[in-house]
Amino acid sequence: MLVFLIKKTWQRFVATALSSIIFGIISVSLVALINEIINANGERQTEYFMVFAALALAGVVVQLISKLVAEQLSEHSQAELRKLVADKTIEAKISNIEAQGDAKIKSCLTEHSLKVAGFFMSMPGILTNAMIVLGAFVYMAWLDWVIFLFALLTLVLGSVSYSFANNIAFKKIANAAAMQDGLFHQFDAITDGIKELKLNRSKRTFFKQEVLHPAIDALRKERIEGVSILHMASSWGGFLIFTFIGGALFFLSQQTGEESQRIMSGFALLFLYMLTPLETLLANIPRAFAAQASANTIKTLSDELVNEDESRVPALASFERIQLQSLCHRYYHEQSDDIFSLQPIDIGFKKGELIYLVGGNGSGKTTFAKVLCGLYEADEGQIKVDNQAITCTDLDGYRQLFSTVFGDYYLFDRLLNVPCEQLEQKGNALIRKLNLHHKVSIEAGRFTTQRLSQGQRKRLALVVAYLEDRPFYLFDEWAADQDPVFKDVFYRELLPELRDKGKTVLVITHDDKYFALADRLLKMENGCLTEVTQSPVTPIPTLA
Ligand SMILES: Nc1ncnc2c1ncn2[C@@H]1O[C@H](COP(=O)(O)OP(=O)(O)OP(=O)(O)O)[C@@H](O)[C@H]1O
Repeated sequence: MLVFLIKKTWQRFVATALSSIIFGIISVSLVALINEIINANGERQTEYFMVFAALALAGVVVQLISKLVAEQLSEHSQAELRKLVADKTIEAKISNIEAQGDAKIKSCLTEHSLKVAGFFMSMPGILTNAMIVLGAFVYMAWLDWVIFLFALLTLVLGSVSYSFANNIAFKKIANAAAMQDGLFHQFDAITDGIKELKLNRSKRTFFKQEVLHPAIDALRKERIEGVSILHMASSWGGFLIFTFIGGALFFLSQQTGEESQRIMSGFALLFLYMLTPLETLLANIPRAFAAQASANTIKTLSDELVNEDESRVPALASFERIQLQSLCHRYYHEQSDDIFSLQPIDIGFKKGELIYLVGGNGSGKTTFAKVLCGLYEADEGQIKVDNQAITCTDLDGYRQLFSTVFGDYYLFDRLLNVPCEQLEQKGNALIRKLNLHHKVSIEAGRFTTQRLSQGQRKRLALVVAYLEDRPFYLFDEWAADQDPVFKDVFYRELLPELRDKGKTVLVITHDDKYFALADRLLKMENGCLTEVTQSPVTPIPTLA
């Protein structure tokens, strides 16, 4: 995932890395220069001062550049990650998205991408300080190779203990990242379930104390444990540094002469200057690990979201007959280890038919509708449009035949059609026809409000579906939220109008009063679809 991001933002990445490294080199050169100035004589000192001034100025400029570019790098990488997750989700199979769950997807879009971006933000600090420490080591080797070897030994010891601690800490941090996805699910429950929580005090208390708080606390505990291990390792590193400094100073104090004085002051300066960069480096390690855990989570999600093979097939625009042959679809319920299955379905739909589909709750009506319109891929059997079999690569093109309003429809705040004045006029005329004009209209492609009642929102969803002007309309219990007068308008006027325009309309309904208005009546029972030949209601009641 980090490689993907680096590829996407490589110019900024290189600029950040280079400017941070150059700033590190300048910083450590300044320290070496200070030591040389202290120990140099008159003329040479002036020369050094000039170099010092030039380096200091360059340092300020380069540091500013590295910070500015790092900020851009961080924002760009976060934007790239969000686009990646969002696009992958939109392009994935719907069953695949449902299996992942929206909490995990939201968590990747927000917190995980923020953590990865945070790492890029801290990159200048990490690289600059790494360069300072590296430069300090080089200067150390130049001043006294024995102390340099001693420093190297300390570094190896520190690294070994650090990697041991990291292994334990990383598992905890990765575990915390997974727990966070579950927590997002509970955050959704706070807003989505607020009515239920407000109306029932004991439920509210139980939710807070037994569900939400334990989930928050479990995540806190895991994160604290993981990060504490890293901080302990960091303190151990600090201890090693001080041991090294003490040992080096003791070793130097045993030596005499003018040269040893220069070396001693050089080391004193180095140690002082190195401490903060070393500490910053160590402190940044937990953040880097959290970023890596988040990057892994995003990678796992994007790998699991299988892209639909759309292959940019042309959209189907019309049909004479859609034939389903031995079509099957199954849901496996992991928790209860049972399967819901649509029995092999053989049925055909002609252009310009009005079909009602009835059946009990959970009998499989919605599932059938989703397989019919290509949202779910059939596990067995096939769909034929005018005798042409639809393969999985044709599915996206096939779906373009349908316009739907399912029970869990989503109403976007705008039309999402290519902006066009005629379309807006047509939409506003439909809004008037559906008696919504006193509440809402379409302006510049957007609905003026979405603050509508359930029934009104559903009417607006119907407007959106009408504007798509597709050959096959599918309504899943659309009329359930409508008042009796509008129900009548829907069944007696709107549906027959659609049929008369040559549209095929499949209506999932429980409104038996209107069954006789359908051309065909289908019944779903336990996943088994049958055609009801005899019309159950006669005669057709007339509109009052
Ligand atoms: N996304 C899903 N994942 C797994 N199982 C599901 C899913 N959606 C529905 N089911 C299962 O499939 C069965 C049929 O559900 P479906 O929604 O098709 O019924 P329905 O006839 O439309 O019911 P209703 O009249 O209540 O809307 C149910 O037993 C349900 O548990």
